[in-house]
Amino acid sequence: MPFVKPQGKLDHFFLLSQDLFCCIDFAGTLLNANPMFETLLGYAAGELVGKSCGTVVEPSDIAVIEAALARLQSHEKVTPFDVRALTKSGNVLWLEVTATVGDQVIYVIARDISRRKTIEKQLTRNQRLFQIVGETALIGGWYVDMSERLPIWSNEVCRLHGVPEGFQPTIEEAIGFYEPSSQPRIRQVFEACCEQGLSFDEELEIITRQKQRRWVRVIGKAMRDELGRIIQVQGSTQDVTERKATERQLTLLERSVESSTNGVVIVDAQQHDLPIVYVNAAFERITGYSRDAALGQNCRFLQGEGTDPTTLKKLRKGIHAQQEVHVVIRNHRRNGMPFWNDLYISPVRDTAGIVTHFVGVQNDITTQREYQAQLRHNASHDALTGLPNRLLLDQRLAKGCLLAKRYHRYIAVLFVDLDDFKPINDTLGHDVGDYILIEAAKRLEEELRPWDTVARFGGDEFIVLLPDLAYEKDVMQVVERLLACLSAPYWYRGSELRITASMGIATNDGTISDPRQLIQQADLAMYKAKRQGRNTYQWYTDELNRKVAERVNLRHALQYAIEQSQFELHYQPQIHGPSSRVTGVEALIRWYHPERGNIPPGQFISLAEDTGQIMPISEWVLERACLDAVKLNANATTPVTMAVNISPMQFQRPGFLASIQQVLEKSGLAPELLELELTEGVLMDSTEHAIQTLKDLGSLGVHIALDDFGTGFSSLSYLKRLPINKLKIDRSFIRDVVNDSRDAAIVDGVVTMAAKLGLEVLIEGVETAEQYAYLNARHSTHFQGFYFARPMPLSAISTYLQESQHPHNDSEPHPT
Ligand SMILES: Nc1nc2c(ncn2[C@@H]2O[C@@H]3COP(=O)(O)O[C@H]4[C@@H](O)[C@H](n5cnc6c(=O)[nH]c(N)nc65)O[C@@H]4COP(=O)(O)O[C@H]3[C@H]2O)c(=O)[nH]1
Repeated sequence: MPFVKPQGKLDHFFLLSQDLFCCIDFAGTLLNANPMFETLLGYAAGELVGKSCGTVVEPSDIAVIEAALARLQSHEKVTPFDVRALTKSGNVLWLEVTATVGDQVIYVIARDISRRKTIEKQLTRNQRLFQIVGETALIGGWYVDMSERLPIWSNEVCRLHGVPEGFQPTIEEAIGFYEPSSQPRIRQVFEACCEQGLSFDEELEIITRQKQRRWVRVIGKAMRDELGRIIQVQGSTQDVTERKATERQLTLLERSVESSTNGVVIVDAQQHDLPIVYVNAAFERITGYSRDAALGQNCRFLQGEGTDPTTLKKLRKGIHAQQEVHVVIRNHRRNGMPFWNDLYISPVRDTAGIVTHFVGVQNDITTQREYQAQLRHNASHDALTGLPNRLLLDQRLAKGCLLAKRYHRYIAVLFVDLDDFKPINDTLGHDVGDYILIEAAKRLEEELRPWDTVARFGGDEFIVLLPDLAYEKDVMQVVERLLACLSAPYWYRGSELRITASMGIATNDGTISDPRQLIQQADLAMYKAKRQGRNTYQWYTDELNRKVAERVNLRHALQYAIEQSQFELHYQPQIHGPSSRVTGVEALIRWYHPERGNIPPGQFISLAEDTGQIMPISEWVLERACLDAVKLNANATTPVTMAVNISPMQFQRPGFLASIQQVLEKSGLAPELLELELTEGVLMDSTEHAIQTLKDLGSLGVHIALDDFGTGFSSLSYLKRLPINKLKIDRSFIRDVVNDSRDAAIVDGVVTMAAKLGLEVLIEGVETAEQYAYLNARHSTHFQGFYFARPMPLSAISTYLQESQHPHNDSEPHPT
């Protein structure tokens, strides 16, 4: 292709143009290029002529050139295109190329657009960055030109409102997205911005097109022109829903912690000495320290004397190991008062797992502890005297035995029982009784050494443990001291009271297998002391033990006897002196043991009383006696009363009256023929209730006799009030009545007194003709005794009665 030289003015244009001109043939060979072309691409004048245009094209864009050439060859139109040119030194330039086919050549005009391309690239990058910021920070931009008052929303803002990109709302529509209660506010701040140029920064709730609620932070500010006129309001809208939720959550957490009844304290784990960085209100309330006083301090300011070092060690170990730790520690309030702090400490880790804080949750459990201690104390101590109770006594006893054994000492157990406490309690009232018990407890404690124990064992019974005696006999001086201190006068509201005690002593060297046996032994010894006149002491002996063992055996045998009906009733006649007639019989129980033979009631009745076995026995006696009385009266010409011994327990049972009524009905015995024998003790013990029962029995027609009269200590004024029919003078006054003027005087006195009170009298234990003659000559009473007859079985008494009512010879009662 011949080189066509540019002509005329066009030549100048070709030579001076800042654009690049060149001519190429259809094969792409450069035919001509203007100076700018060669200068820009770094070639010398004419250096490119004859070379392929590919020489100046960036290799990856050659395909673009080839495609354009192909189109031009086919005489197709080629729209301007961008291509990367390569300078001689290897730099890349962006060129915008326009190519047209001329006379067998292709005219190419190229313009350096490298700068534009760089700006475009920058813009794209900025846009992308803007998009990334928007997407990641959920923040979008908007503006409103004052001339148009139409909001322009970025894609992110559109997305936030749930509308498609490019959505174009009016201002009212934009405001309408806000939650109704927020609309006035956004309108107000937006208008203030438009009119007065006041910036705003609000967090409000919007409702998206999909009816979703979102919290947005909307910031706006006014843009002014060079004359200061507001031309645009622009700003950003950011989705802060998540942060709001987190904030709400945090506020909730903070309020919860703040209003917790447990004290909460947070310390900084990364600072030296773990200073407190937070305490809640409960902490202030529990400790008495204000927040300001606590912040910055180490928690040890709550400690003080008496803080247990083991607990502290555990606490420090937990913190050092950055582990959870739970302790109950004695802390001190600001006013110095100690309190029990139930403290849980946990490490708080950051996302990397590093312990940044420790949180302590504390609870004041002082009241709870005190209550527990009180409960523990109550469980092991007697409420009235504050002394250890049986439970604690057992523990101390077992421990005392162990120590005695280990150190070759003796342990002594003293069973202390106040004498005649019950009458004082009953007559003077429980307040007095309580006072005496408390005072007695105090006196006992004061007399003993710290390692001795005084325990309340029951009503008026105390146990003293002396676990450290060198010799057994050492107990004596303690016992004597205790007896003396207990018998000293008691002053209650200005009145002097006197009471003594009986004591049983048991000692051991600690080798006893069951320490509680020592209490039983001391108990036995105490009973012996009581029997021996009170205000004294007795040692436990093996003899006593034998008796106890016997009692246990007897108890078992008695149970068997009840089940096997081994009992029988014997009857002893009662004679009316003046008429010599048998007017009644007394039912007396007999127990024939298959191996041991006859066991007298004196041996088992009191045991049965103690064990409660008296009840089935008494019921059987009453029923049998009434049935037999009916039989005896069937053949009798004059009525024969049936005297039945009633035990204290039987009498005091609530259903006693009903049981009498029932047995009378069942047996058909006339009530007047039944005489119940009660002892003084029974009546003394139960006061008003007893009198009422006696009255009720009297209303039934049943007779009451006071048995063993003279052996108890009943006051005569008391006797006056008792609705009874008969006194039975105890046989102890009869034995020597003939020779002992004092006994005779007592019998005289009782008979006279009874007559004045309108009571009948029966003299028991008449054994000899002499006694009878003596008594019968002086007193018109009833008599009973071996002189007339011993107790005998039913058949024998029946015969006896018949014979006595139809005597063969004279009217004198016949002795057996
Ligand atoms: N030395 C002597 N003793 C005489 C003479 N006359 C009668 N005795 C005895 O004196 C006791 C009279 O009974 P008590 O004082 O009620 O004393 C009774 C009574 O308190 C009680 N007892 C007997 N049977 C029963 C019963 O069925 N129920 C209850 N609760 N106690 C009973 O046992 C006690 C003793 O009964 P026993 O051994 O049967 O003894 C009877 C009787 O055998 C006498 O001239 N000289």
